Amino acid sequence: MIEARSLTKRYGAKTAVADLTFSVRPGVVTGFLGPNGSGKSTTMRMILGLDAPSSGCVTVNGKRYAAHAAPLREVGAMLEARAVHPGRSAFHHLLALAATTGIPRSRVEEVIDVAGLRKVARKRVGGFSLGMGQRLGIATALLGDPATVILDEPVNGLDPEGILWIRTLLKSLAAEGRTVLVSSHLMSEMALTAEHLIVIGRGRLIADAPVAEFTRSAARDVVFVRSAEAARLAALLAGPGVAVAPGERGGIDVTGLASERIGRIAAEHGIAVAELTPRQASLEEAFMELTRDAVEYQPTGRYAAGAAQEGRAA
Ligand SMILES: Nc1ncnc2c1ncn2[C@@H]1O[C@H](COP(=O)(O)OP(=O)(O)OP(=O)(O)O)[C@@H](O)[C@H]1O
Repeated sequence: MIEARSLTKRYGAKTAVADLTFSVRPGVVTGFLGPNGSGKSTTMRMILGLDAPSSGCVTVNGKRYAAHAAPLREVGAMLEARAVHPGRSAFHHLLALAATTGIPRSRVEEVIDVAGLRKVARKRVGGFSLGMGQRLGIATALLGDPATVILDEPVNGLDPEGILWIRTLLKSLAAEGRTVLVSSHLMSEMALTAEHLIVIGRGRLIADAPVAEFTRSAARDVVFVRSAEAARLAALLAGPGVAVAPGERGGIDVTGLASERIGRIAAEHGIAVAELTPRQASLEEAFMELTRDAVEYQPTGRYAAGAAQEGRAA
């Protein structure tokens, strides 16, 4: 269990993490999401005692990270995958770490197999691909057989097979009763991997909820409607809390009305409907919706998201 209480980190005038309170429970994969610069890495660094909070505190299984007698056995983490001596082999990197922390050589062999590194274990790490580096980072995190696993962007640079491997691995680690906290920019991946989400924006907590609840509450579902009389139907549907926007293939996207109600209104006015499709918001859409005001690096101008569409509509 990871518990953050009013966790705050300031760098001079910049507040990177602001009054964060959350718990990461064992037994489920918890996704840690937020736009660039929202404070995810800073939070993870504070959990691991690499940065001191300006105020507030964070504990792992009831103690600060540094207060654990054998932290590597308690918490396994991967923050920067490439923090390894390039001239060393993966095997020797892991062996050296194991030797200094009282972990048996047999465990080194085990994590090499778990991470799928057997074929390259004796090769110099300097020649590793990004994906191999990630696998070594994860092997290192698991070396102490820790009850808590913290991974910053573990799927970065992995191919589809590697991504599937991570997904399966994280779920099995959680199923074994471990606490698993994983940050990612890939919302679609988090939707498949995580059961619970903690979302931050500009260092503040935006959501702390199960994935399904987050998606339901954040973005309103849209109904796509196609009809030769779309404009007339749009006018009939208009009302408080209802938004109608142009959709694909001449159709309209309706938010704020159930498909049954739209169908009934169309029928009452003799409007033939060619297509009526409820679309559930994806995690990605929910995330964009929730963090819209919390994006640190906002592009503007012709290449900004939505600019092309606006240009077309004008
Ligand atoms: N050592 C530091 N000194 C000053 N500012 C910092 C420092 N470390 C982080 N920051 C700032 O704190 C904010 C949060 O940064 P952080 O790296 O934690 O975000 P992040 O969510 O991990 O971002 P990303 O997704 O881009 O990795 C950013 O605005 C960053 O510029």
